[in-house]
Amino acid sequence: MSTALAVLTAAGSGTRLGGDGPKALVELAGTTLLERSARGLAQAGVAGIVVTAPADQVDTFATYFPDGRITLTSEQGESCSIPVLVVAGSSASRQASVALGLDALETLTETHGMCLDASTPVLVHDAARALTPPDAIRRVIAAVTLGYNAVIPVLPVTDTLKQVGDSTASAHLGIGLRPVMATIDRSALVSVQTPQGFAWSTLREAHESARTRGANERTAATDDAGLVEDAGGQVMTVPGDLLSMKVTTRLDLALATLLLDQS
Ligand SMILES: C[C@](O)(CO)[C@H](O)COP(=O)(O)O
Repeated sequence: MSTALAVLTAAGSGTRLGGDGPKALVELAGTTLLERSARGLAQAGVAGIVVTAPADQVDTFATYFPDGRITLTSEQGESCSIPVLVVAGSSASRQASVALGLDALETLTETHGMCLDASTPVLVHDAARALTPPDAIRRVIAAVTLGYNAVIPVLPVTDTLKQVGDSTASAHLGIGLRPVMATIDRSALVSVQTPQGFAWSTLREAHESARTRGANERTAATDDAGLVEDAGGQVMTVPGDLLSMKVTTRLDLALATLLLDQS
């Protein structure tokens, strides 16, 4: 059995967070989302990480990992470190970024003499989910290690969900109004988080299959599990965690800061 590895997607912009720099470099209580999420993976036992950065920020992102490593120091003062390779992601789609990250994972493992075989658990994680507890990450790794080839953390949906039709503009209100077409039964629905975990061969083949089908940025899947589904594979779910929230808006950032203050 081999240890888990991870691709950390960090190529997104921080526009919705109100900044003009990359989202992963936004700070949460003085520490970037990038460092927090990479540290969480290392704490969960991941043995090596590839970070996909915005193409013009690779050198900057690499400065957060001196000597190409992230170091954890225990309360007793003992430290250990794992390798981190920062590569350019794609601005076209998340799917394209992850594909570049998977190529780089082969480089990382070759460079450091690490195992990357068909059953190696490989996680794909969003840097924006910076507060993900190590236990939530370990649950995904454990399920993949047990032999489930594609595993995603999920939470129940709590809002009522409606399907809506096309928008009609209202000159009076200055907004578009959309008619409700149906109310969706939410009992069988879940919202999906990361890290998503896969046996290496399952993830590699799912991306290859998408490439062969010619999936492009318009049709790109919004998560990697979707590619496994498209390729006919079975995806399993494990319980996610409210703390694995995606920090996307300023409200998310404020909430995450509050949560950190309380922990
Ligand atoms: C993968 C994901 O986090 C699952 O909810 C989500 O789809 C990522 O979306 P993003 O727009 O790439 O942040």
